[in-house]
Amino acid sequence: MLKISNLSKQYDDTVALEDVSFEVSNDEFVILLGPSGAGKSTLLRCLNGLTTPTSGKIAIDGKTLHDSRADVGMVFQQHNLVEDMSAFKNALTGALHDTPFVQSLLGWYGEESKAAALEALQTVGLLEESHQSIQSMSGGQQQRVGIARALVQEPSVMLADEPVASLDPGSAEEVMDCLRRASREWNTPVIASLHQINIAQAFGDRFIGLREGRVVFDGGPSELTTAVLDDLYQGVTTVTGAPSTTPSESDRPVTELKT
Ligand SMILES: Nc1ncnc2c1ncn2[C@@H]1O[C@H](COP(=O)(O)OP(=O)(O)OP(=O)(O)O)[C@@H](O)[C@H]1O
Repeated sequence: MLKISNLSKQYDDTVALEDVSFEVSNDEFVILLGPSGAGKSTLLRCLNGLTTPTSGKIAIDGKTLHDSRADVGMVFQQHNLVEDMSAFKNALTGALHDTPFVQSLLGWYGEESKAAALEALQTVGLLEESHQSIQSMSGGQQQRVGIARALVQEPSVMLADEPVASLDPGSAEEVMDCLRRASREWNTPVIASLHQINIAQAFGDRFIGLREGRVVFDGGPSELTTAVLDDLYQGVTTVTGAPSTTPSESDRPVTELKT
């Protein structure tokens, strides 16, 4: 269980987060929603230790998060994978924290780490492509290898900042499905920020709406109504609906945000 208590972050005159509190259970996939500048990235940065909160606490199973760097698995928008290495070897680098330095330089990983890498590639649906090089994979597949690498790290919490921002709708849905499976099959809380509301609605277990640094909504898919979204994105028109399942439909824009 991840517990965020009274988290605040101030940058000079800007209050980026104000008194944010919520809990996430281990098999939950939570999506952060909110307009630009609402504080989503700041919250994720506080969770992954890149930003120090002004006040508040973050704990996992009662222990302060960030006791170890391996506590947090991060899925990056730009993958950060080694292009000329296979999907398997990239996933394996998630086990670096568990591998003595010299052994990792020589590429010697334990059998347990190798099994974890294969299991993670299975979770993201890329077991058969495990020996394919990253550079020969699509953007969506690369993002899924990034998720597998984060899983091999066996993190206490997995975070993803705009994980599907640069993907076509079909690939975006596959990546979101992998994140949801990661939380369920690896019993890890997953928190992602997203601008595509219809994709969020189709895959999230729960949604936390931020506006001006405060939590203004916390609920499940059935509670995330048009009225809630209108209130959350004040002054911004949103187009919602289930994501497409056919290739032709999937070409349409998934979310339209008009300021
Ligand atoms: N390093 C920083 N220095 C000063 N102000 C910052 C810094 N990082 C974020 N902010 C401010 O904090 C507020 C929250 O920003 P944040 O990036 O967390 O919002 P966001 O919801 O992630 O927005 P977006 O959806 O556009 O990424 C904004 O007003 C932003 O200008």
